[in-house]
Amino acid sequence: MSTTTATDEKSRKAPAGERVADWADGRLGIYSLAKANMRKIFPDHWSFMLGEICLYSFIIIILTGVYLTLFFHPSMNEVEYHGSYIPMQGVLMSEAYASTLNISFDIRGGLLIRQIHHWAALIFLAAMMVHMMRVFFTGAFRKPREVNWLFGFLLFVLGMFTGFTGYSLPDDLLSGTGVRFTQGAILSVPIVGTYISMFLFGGEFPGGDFVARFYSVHILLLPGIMLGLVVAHLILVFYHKHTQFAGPGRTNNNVVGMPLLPVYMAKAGGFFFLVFGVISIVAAIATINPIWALGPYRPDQVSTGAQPDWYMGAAEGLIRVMPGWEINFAGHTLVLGVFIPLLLLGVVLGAIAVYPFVESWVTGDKREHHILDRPRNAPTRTAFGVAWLVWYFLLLVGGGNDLWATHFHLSINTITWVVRIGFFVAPVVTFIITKRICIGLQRRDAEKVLHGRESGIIKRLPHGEFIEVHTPLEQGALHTLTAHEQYKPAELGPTVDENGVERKVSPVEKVRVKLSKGFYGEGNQLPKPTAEEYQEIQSGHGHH
Ligand code: HEM
Ligand code: HEM
Repeated sequence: MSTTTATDEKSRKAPAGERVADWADGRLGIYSLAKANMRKIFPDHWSFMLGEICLYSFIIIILTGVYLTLFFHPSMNEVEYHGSYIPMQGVLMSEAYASTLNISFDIRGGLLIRQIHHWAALIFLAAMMVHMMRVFFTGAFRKPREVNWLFGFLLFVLGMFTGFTGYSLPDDLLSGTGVRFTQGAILSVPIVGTYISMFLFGGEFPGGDFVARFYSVHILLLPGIMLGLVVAHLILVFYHKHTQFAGPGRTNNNVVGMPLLPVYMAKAGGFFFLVFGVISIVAAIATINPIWALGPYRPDQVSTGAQPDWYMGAAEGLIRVMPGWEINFAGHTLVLGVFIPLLLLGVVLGAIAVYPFVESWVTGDKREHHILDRPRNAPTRTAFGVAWLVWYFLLLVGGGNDLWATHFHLSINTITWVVRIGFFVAPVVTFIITKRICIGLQRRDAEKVLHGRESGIIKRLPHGEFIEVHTPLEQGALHTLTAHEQYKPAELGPTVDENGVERKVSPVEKVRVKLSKGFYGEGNQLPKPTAEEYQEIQSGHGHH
């Protein structure tokens, strides 16, 4: 038996790295935390990168935003400009506008950082939208991820408003026009509109306060809430584990993929720099928001071709294409032409938020789902999504009706009318077409499963008939194409019980059954090939 002395311990000193790790572990308990999580498995699919693009562009926004705060003056005090941009010499403007000109022309790297901040914001919201579409079309919002969908939804809405408050800060003619537009929308709210406007702007518009107020909201309040939500969102992704597409060996109870460390950490690190690089290149070569070309804001002027950033375009479109209705009610003017679009925006956003809950109510599906749907296998959901997207992009066109008119030499009234009619017609038409395409794709899948892939090789049989040789699918592909579940629509059930007593069916239940038929009833999904059909064809009958 040997005894260990303190001197022995010292002579067998662990390497420095291990000692630092031990020190930290003793105080923070990171070893067990890391051990439990660092080998966590993540499945692989290109579309899972979209969430990462959201994350990285958000980080880039924060980094560049901090730099901007060092030089931006959130004040509406009037100053005379004497910076290096000659055409504005001596012009009276707010300090906010003057400092943004300084950031652009006199601060080292200022213009590039401003451009990166703005481009990253545009890309951040676009990435969120596409990420949301990925989650929607694959059914990744189903139980247990409904709350995470809500967190994501909040991030999207807050992102829109953070962007709006951001591009309103420089106090140039364009941003001032946007703020004026928003104030008009606030004023249209019956009873409280005027009060809210007075409260927000500290009196009559524009007043002398709004830049300072928007500034705190923009750099502190909204990004603070968003940061908390992003952390919660990622914790939930971790906790629920990531969903995966169907494939050999993948079940609702396992995750097949690569470990977080080292594989995903390395990939994620690289991808961050790729996103940063691409945004920087775009920011370096494509001018965004050249405030010096627009001039300072003056409430009596409007710049031509005034456009909000793209994510506010649909809201603007709603108001632009709405007829300018105005009624007088009990001595008060109600500006329905603005208020109705505002309500509609709220309803549409609300519908996105609650969609996961509505779908699970309609389908009566309360189980957990970790295997993703292929969009074609959920035709009604897919059709809803596409109809919404078409409607959204149509409104974007409405929001830029003047630009479309000048760029394509069209009449602005024609565009407005096309958007008005399309507003009602386009979603219905796209819904029907998308559903049919999905069913067509299901039919093609079934065809492939039963008869194999068309090989392009044409053979002539001894009796003269020409046939195309089909190559049977390998087992993995067969599994992938047939793994999806097929649901039965909800039934009303007997309306009379065994004793002949009539059961009252509530109108809500009737609606649910109707909707459920819309999701899974006849004509909404194609029965997938059964094992027997496959056996029969493979055993020779009808096999080419
Ligand atoms: C700041 C914005 C956001 C960030 C940083 C973010 C980040 C992420 C990341 C990194 C993932 C895992 C990888 C992936 O599936 O792409 C993820 C998953 C998810 N995100 Fe987001 N996201 C954001 C916004 C949204 C939005 C707007 C929605 C929907 C309204 C949403 C809903 C979800 C859901 C439900 C999952 C789980 C998906 C699954 O397991 O398949 N997220 N998010
Ligand atoms: C989701 C988060 C954010 C979005 C979408 C966003 C978006 C924007 C946009 C579009 C602008 C106008 C840029 C321009 O002049 O063309 C802006 C300005 C600004 N942002 Fe942000 N921002 C975000 C977060 C932040 C944060 C966290 C900070 C600071 C810590 C910040 C600081 C600023 C400052 C100081 C300005 C005014 C300077 C300027 O206009 O160049 N932003 N922001």
